[in-house]
Amino acid sequence: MAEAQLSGVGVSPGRASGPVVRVTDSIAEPASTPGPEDPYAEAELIAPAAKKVAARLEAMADAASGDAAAILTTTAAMAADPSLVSQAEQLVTAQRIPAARAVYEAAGHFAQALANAGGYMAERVRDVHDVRDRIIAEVLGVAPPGVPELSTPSVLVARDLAPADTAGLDPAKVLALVTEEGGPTSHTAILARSIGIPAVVAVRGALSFEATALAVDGDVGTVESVDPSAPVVTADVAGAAEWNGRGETGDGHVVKVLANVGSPVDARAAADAGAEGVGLFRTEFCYLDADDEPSVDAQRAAYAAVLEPFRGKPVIVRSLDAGADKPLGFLSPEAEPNPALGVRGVRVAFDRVGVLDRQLEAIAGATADSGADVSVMAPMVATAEEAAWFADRVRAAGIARAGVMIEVPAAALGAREVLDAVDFVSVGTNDLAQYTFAADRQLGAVATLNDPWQPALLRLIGMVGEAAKAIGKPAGVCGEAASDPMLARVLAGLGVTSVSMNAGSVRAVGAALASVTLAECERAAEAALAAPTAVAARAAAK
Ligand SMILES: C=C(OP(=O)(O)O)C(=O)O
Ligand SMILES: [Mg+2]
Repeated sequence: MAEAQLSGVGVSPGRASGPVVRVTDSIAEPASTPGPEDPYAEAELIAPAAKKVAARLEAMADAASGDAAAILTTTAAMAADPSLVSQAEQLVTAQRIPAARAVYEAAGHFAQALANAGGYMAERVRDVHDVRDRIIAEVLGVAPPGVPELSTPSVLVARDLAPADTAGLDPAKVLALVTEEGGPTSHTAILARSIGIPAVVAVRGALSFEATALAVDGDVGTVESVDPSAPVVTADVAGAAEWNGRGETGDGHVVKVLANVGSPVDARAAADAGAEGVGLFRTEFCYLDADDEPSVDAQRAAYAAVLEPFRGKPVIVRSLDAGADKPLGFLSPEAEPNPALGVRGVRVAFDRVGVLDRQLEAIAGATADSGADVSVMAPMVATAEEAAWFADRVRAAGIARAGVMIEVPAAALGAREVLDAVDFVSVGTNDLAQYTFAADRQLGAVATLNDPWQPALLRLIGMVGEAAKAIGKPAGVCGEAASDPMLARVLAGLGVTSVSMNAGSVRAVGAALASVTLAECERAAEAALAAPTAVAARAAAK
């Protein structure tokens, strides 16, 4: 029986329910006061906590494979390291500080020593911090930070998740995602859709909502408390829409139906769903955890693994889109007050040309290895000069076609000049919405402004569609707007020549386009453009 309800923005469809697991943000630095009454008893808390953490990490290592298993084995060994425990114990008794603080300080000494050693050792500092936080959480009796190991299928509730956390989620264990922050185009939302679990973001009060089991409706955006003894409900997989696999309207106007991918698993799912190619390969998703720039050979192999299912088919590879919501360890900019407006996307490459050139070399190699028909595009381009600069580098690398994303309003307004400089463009509606509405795509409080049905956003896309038609070059849409079947028809009516989306939406979008004529798409587009609000645009298009 439902007892109470919260609402937010549904960003990944489906309904599921089950027990709740809350994701702890981070462990705050423990205070050094008040000192323990009995320092010897306090010191005895540390060894059993470290032992439990080591055992848990070992069990996780046993269940994992490949790199993940190796990393977990190393971290388990750190947790089991007797010198960390004895140093912390001595700090408690000598300085009369709480056990949690002593673990924090002892781990700090270890981390410093590793950092001083440099190279591979320095890369382990992050692992020491992870072990430290896990032991402190155990000592304090609170949940460890990050996504916990799930023993049964559960609904995850978090403030927000880092892209790397979401990428590592096991869809067999995570029934649904609920976050307090995030909007329809945040990476939590995109990744939830790509693994096919219901998600609701921008749910105020989700973390403090008292419920041991939740029902999540990713279609309408509600979260309600349910009877914890009720059976777990897994999201129903939407019935596969009937689609003949050709991206075109019912009267034969071609609108290619492509997929967004970030890994070999995504690429396989996209090919299985019948995608005609890839409209956006987010290469940065391969390196969310990397501290160092991967070698050309390593990049070549990683990209070829993603391209492999698309031999002979079109694939648009995007150069690294680092910064703001997708920080990459090896491309961190100086601290910036407004990272979304700072050095991100192609702007990183202006100062780090070598990184771009090495990536292009790897992409050219992966193209040869895979036989895919590869084009390359840049993210976050604002002007025609930037587009021309990028196209020159792509062509110098021997890659057939160069394009840019239109995700900054200036690039949409200058679409004609941008198109003059490149072979194609692709509209990134997620960022284009964020920059048009001055509404952070990661922030729950402004999520409704990032609704892709906002008429102002549609008008900008219409300008790009018209410029592309006039010059006779392709203009795709690869933002999340493309995954809404009704909106995909509007995009076709606005002159867009391809739509690219998560694998789960490919058939529904293909079928939606096939069931209408181009003239009907154009009428829907006109109606949506003339609407005063996003809600009215949706209704008018229908
Ligand atoms: C497709 C886009 O790129 P990303 O979501 O990776 O920023 C976009 O901004 O719409
Ligand atoms: Mg973008």
